[in-house]
Amino acid sequence: MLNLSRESIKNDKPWKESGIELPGFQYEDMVRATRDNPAWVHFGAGNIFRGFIAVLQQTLLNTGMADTGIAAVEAYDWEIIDQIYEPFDNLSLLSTMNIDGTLENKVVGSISEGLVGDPARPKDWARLIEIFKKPSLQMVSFTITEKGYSLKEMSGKYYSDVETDMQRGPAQPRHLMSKITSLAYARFKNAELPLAFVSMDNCSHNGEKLKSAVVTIAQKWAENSLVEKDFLSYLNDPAKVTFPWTMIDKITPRPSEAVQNALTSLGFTGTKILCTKKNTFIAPFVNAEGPQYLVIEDDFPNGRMPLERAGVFFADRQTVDKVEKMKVCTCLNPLHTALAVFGCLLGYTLIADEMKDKSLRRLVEKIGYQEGLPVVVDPGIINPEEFLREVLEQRLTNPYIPDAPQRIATDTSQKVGIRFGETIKAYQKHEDLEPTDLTYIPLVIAGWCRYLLGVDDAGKEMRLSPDPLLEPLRSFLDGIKLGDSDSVGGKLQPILSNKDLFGLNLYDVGLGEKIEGYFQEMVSGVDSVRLTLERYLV
Ligand SMILES: NC(=O)c1ccc[n+]([C@@H]2O[C@H](COP(=O)([O-])OP(=O)(O)OC[C@H]3O[C@@H](n4cnc5c(N)ncnc54)[C@H](O)[C@@H]3O)[C@@H](O)[C@H]2O)c1
Ligand SMILES: O=P(O)(O)OC[C@@H](O)[C@@H](O)[C@H](O)[C@H](O)CO
Repeated sequence: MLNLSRESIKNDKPWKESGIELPGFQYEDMVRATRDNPAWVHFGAGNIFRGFIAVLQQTLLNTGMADTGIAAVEAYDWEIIDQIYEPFDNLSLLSTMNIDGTLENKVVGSISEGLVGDPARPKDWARLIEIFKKPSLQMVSFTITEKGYSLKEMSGKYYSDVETDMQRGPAQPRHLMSKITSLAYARFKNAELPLAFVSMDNCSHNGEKLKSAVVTIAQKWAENSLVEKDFLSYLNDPAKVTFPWTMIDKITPRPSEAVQNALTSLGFTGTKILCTKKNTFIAPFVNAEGPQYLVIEDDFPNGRMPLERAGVFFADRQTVDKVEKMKVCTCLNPLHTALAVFGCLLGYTLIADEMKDKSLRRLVEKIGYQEGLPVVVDPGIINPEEFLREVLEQRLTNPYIPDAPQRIATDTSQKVGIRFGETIKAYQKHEDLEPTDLTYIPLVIAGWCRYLLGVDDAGKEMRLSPDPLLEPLRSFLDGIKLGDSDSVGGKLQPILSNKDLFGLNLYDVGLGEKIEGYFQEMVSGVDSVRLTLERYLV
């Protein structure tokens, strides 16, 4: 029986017999070394962290280039620690899904501890403060989803937790960004030790977003005399605190039943897939594709681990920006969002199946090659056209990647600005191009509005993926009826003109009416989404 535990991995024979790679270092030594001299803390203990980021440090540990692991922190969804970390001694199993259908399995053992990041768990919180006071700490990284950095509601008002935190100061923070600010304050009070805060989420200028949230909270605390003004200077001093930008890429779907079955047949136990109350789909194993890219701005005031030896690119900020724009705004994520909304509407549950659908395949090829590539700046370290080709021909089409449009449709409201707004802005600035030249990006935006109706193309009610703005957005569409294009009226206006959503008012660039037109076509009746796609993708 192969169960994930410290004891079980001491006996490598059954694991080897099942073809499962084990960590190539002494797990207990790593835990001990990290306890005394932690160098890396990660917030957001979900799938991409366990399937990609933690494996990078494992590569360094395996080859003796590091002797400490990563302290994983979950500040939002405590069930992840209680049900997936703690019972399995913080170990997980990564199953890499190759395009030929084979699985490569390895136990990931580079996570030294799993902590709940909240003062309501006093022991874990005290340990976190201890870690943040350590001179050895070099990097705090994040995969907390785009919404994890937001301090405000759609109305522009601070969330009530954030308001409370701003009034109360660093002692009992509730929102994750206040917790980070509070921990940074503990480090500031301990000789202003240097540190890098590294967002690895899919948002444009992710470092800037993280810094802005932390500094906003610190500023309020300083204004309310809850911290010294020097704390702000510390956060703004690049010799002491940095917020490097990054680009991260590896399709890491929710745990799949097919992989669960394959692992069970190898004798691996504990493969239960959990959907937490906060909607995280997680299991003791992680399934992911093989291709992976991580580019990090090389700005670490307290030094860093040699992650380039594990395949990470280090570059200057401009290069990260270009490579990130290339992936998030053009060559991967916009295609994913297009497949997500239309996949849900057309009843698909697998991205690879959508790539067999002529219209959808053509749609993403058009968005990538025709509308995106002309405004992409070549970052120099990864060629955009080759990257796009790999995405379209080898990654999205990999039938063994159990990635669902429903997963990718999660939080679309948080992503449309980055995934489409940036290209629209680039068309606005371009000498020879106009936003009104675009067809396929507006079609996807119309498709997203159609998706928000919660009725699929067959006219059946459709369960929508979680999104923090689902209710306010849907309320704008009240009264729109499938089969009645006239019911649309001006109802899309508050959505399409919202600069917070798209980064610009779509009417100001001549796209609002165009999107309304596509939307009307898509609500004209049953099957009208399919017919609209076919009309524009002949
Ligand atoms: N999964 C992928 O393919 C992939 C690839 C590249 C980048 N990413 C980035 O990583 C993020 C997480 O992906 P994942 O696969 O780990 O997802 P996941 O569902 O497995 O985990 C989500 C993590 O985010 C945390 N989180 C969610 N909402 C939060 C909030 N409001 N405040 C604080 N924390 C919150 C959860 O607690 C959990 O730790 C993505 O949103 C994306 O930005 C993911
Ligand atoms: O993770 P999100 O929510 O930002 O976006 C969903 C997917 O597009 C994303 O997770 C991709 O799988 C990933 O960006 C590939 O690197």
